[in-house]
Amino acid sequence: MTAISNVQKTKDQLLKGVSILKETLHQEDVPHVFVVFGASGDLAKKKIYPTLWWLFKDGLLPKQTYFVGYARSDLTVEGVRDKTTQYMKLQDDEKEKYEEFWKVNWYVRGSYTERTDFEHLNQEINTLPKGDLAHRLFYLALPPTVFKDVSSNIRLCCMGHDGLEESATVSTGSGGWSRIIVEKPFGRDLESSADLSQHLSKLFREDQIYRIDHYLGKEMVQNLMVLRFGNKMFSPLWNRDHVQCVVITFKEPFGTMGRGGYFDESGIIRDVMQNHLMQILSLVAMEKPASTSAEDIRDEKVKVLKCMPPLELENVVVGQYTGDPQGEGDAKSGYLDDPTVPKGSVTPTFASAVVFVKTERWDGVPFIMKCGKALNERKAEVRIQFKDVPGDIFGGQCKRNELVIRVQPQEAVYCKMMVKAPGMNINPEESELDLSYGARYKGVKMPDAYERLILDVFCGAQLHFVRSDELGEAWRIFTPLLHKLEKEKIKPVPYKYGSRGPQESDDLARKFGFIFSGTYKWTKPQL
Ligand SMILES: NC(=O)C1=CN([C@@H]2O[C@H](COP(=O)(O)OP(=O)(O)OC[C@H]3O[C@@H](n4cnc5c(N)ncnc54)[C@H](OP(=O)(O)O)[C@@H]3O)[C@@H](O)[C@H]2O)C=CC1
Ligand SMILES: O=C1O[C@H](COP(=O)(O)O)[C@@H](O)[C@H](O)[C@H]1O
Repeated sequence: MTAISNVQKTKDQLLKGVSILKETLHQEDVPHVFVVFGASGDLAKKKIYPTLWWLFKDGLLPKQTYFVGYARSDLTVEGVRDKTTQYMKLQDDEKEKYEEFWKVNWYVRGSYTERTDFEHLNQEINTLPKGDLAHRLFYLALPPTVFKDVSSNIRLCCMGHDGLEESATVSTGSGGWSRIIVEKPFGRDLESSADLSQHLSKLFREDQIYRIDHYLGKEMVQNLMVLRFGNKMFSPLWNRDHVQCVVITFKEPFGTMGRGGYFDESGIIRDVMQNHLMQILSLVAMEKPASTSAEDIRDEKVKVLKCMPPLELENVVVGQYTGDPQGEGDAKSGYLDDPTVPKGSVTPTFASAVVFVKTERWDGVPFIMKCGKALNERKAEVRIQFKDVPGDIFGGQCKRNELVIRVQPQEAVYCKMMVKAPGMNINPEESELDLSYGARYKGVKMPDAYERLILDVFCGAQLHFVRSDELGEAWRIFTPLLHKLEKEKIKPVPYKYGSRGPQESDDLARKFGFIFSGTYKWTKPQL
């Protein structure tokens, strides 16, 4: 089959998948109401409204879907529109559709604490066409300080007709279901997260709660399941007999950029490692689930986490960026130069940590997680480094194989391997099997993570959301370390803005068996 017909086939499959989805969602004559709490805020403006628009314009949402923004600010729909339009990536030929989108938008002003304001919101929803019967989706794009008040008030005043007892995934026909979407942070540690989980579980059933970790909406994170369990060739190698170590990396080339005050409350471990990187780790390490159902997969992920002892400080390096006097713009300023960051803060902007999964498959294999801000590049990847070939006959010329799953940018799966250097010799040379998505799936639209996840909530698909027991286990692993760092005010190692992070991080990876040879050179194929 030619590359072009392959691409066509993939497009056809995608379209088929999307149309099945649309059919399911369009079958019912019940409207859907999507409420954005915190409609005036940054997340709503940059992510949630643009995502709703993209889903709307692609015709992926049920026909009768209404959007209601809710916040304390004295705004109107026009005001929300003015704030969000710059993030909508609007095309010239979409203007008419864009007007249609805003015609199905409403805005309600109210507090997050007063029950009467939520009663008013409920009345407004009820005045929408068949609003009293509508399925209701509540997105909490809000700071954690108001999570509890808002969720209690939703439960008291704004639920659809199905109540708590009936299944939220099956429409009763006489009234709508309700689903609540919660953004991280889900607590600060094991105790506060358990407190929040307990609070939510008193108000909603687990199948009504959608905890977003947007990394679970990324193409290559979702791909891990298929790569691992849809290929025979990887499964015999995916264990402690063959894998030297697994490195899971997140890097951003910019600092906290005036948002340091907010970031300082959490630090990079809570911001990225405890959630995004741990989710990736559990998908890499889990056993094959009994099926692709959400519960079977999440059961396996929880089992992995349960087999991980709490993180030890001796297996961790924390760092904080300093300005680069030679750098340009923001790069000149360090974390502590941000006026919103408390003086002398010891909050890490970089962390690398080695954890172990004590299962028969992985015992002794280091999982090295690295994440940081103000580094040399934007990158998120999983790197599986295999062991050396035993019984070497090439005089030490062979480098370790690596399987790299690049999550972003430019999604790719590549396997670094040795081949005979082409020509009149038998010398081994480093090369690769390279699946670059940009080349293989040219022209295929890769949906944004939030698009996939919000559509999943409409469909009632829980697979790519975090279950409460997963969350508890992840906090169990990180809480002792976080408390120690904070109690003892452990000083992070300084690293320069735009660098690869502290040298100590490379030393840690080396200590646990990762080898960087520095000899591999990739030649980008000519497309
Ligand atoms: N399909 C595609 O698009 C493909 C692209 N490539 C590209 O080729 C380039 C090289 O490939 P790559 O697999 O990264 O190979 P490298 O061998 O160059 O790098 C391997 C790893 O070593 C780490 N590293 C880099 N410098 C050091 C150091 N001084 N000490 C210790 N560790 C270090 C990097 O980690 P860290 O993240 O910490 O810097 C990286 O994870 C990349 O840009 C890659 O994206 C390669 C193959 C296919
Ligand atoms: O959750 C977060 O993720 C973003 C990075 O997301 P990406 O999709 O752009 O990779 C990060 O900047 C932010 O600090 C963190 O809270």
